[in-house]
Amino acid sequence: MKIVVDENMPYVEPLFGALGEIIPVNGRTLTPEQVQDADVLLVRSVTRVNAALLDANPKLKFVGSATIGTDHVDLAYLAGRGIPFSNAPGCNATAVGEFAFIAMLELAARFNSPLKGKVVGIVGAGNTGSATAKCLEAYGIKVLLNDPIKAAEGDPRHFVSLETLLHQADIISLHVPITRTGEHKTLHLFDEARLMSLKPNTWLVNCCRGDVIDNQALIKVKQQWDDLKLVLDVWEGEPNPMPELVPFAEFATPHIAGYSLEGKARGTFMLYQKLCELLAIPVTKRLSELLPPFHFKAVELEQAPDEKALLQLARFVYDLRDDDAVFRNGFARSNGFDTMRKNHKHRREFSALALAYHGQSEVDWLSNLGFSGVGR
Ligand SMILES: NC(=O)C1=CN([C@@H]2O[C@H](COP(=O)(O)OP(=O)(O)OC[C@H]3O[C@@H](n4cnc5c(N)ncnc54)[C@H](O)[C@@H]3O)[C@@H](O)[C@H]2O)C=CC1
Ligand SMILES: O=C(O)C(=O)[C@H](O)COP(=O)(O)O
Repeated sequence: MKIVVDENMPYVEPLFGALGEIIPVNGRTLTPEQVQDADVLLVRSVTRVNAALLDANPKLKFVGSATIGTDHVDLAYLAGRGIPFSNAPGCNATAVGEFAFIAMLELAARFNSPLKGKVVGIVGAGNTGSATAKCLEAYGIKVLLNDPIKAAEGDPRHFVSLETLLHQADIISLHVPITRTGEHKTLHLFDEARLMSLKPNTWLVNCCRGDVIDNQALIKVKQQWDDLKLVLDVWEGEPNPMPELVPFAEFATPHIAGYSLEGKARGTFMLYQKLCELLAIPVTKRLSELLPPFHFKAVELEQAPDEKALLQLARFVYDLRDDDAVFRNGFARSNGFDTMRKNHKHRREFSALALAYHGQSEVDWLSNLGFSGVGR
């Protein structure tokens, strides 16, 4: 069995090695010739999976994408040909949630304007939006959710309209898929008019898809309103973000919000499980076997952390400033965006860091935030 795999997908060898011959490829430049005799194709978000890529392959048995988003895959085409497809819903939701939360803590520290006491509006209350809300609520932050689709489906959580959210939230975090048609389309959901309607001093975090914000309009608005603070992980026109936009972002990263080691491992593992199911063979590997130990065994807390100490703890796990510095240095280089993604040193999730403390009940919220081993 030939398994053609994006070379940026970790843990392929230990999971799929016994199932067939693994052929690593560059996902961005993958050609129909490279995939024409594949039995299995495993991709990430940068590969357009469609008729142009696959028409020449008569034997494909499975396509997997180790991602949450499926906007790069022509699902109707695969269904029409009867080729089973699976993505990895939720695989990197914790990574995205922690990324957005850490970005807010970083902004708070940079502008000496505490996160505690602010109201955060989350647009899109699925896996990544909910993971962001979980972190914020663990820390005692009021969260407003906007998701008209979930609301209509009868999700029991309390939802507000987008207008209410824009009016009441101090921070807005975007967590919607990119959709280009329909009543709830998200393409340029944040267009010039909506950006202009943001409250003074709003912080806007985008780690879903670049074109949910009209990036040209964002430049225009930022030229007028310096008090709007931006965290941008995703960009219109990836892998070539608009160079004028980058200096306007407080934190700028190359679409790596979901790049935790755990998230990547979960993504590959979910595809392994799916292929085993399709081939009717037992799942013999375990996700926990894949992850290396974290370089800090435990951190001992003298007292329950205040916001500054919480940021220090978060930086033990992931220092967003590092990725931001690398991005500013490298995004404009030829192939810079993809090179940064390929070479990204995948961070860990909060759960990798154990915290030790005498007074358990005072720090229960740190367990809710995701840290492990809190208390002793
Ligand atoms: N930067 C990164 O590294 C990553 C980016 N993503 C992106 O984030 C997106 C969201 O991921 P998940 O939360 O896991 O997806 P999800 O499917 O679990 O949740 C998306 C939510 O958005 C809601 N929604 C759709 N249109 C909406 C609208 N117009 N207004 C408000 N809500 C709307 C849906 O009802 C759904 O509940 C993915 O589709 C992907 O594009 C996902 C993972 C990593
Ligand atoms: O899961 C998604 O959706 C994402 O946006 C991924 O985190 C993007 O990562 P790659 O698949 O492009 O490595």
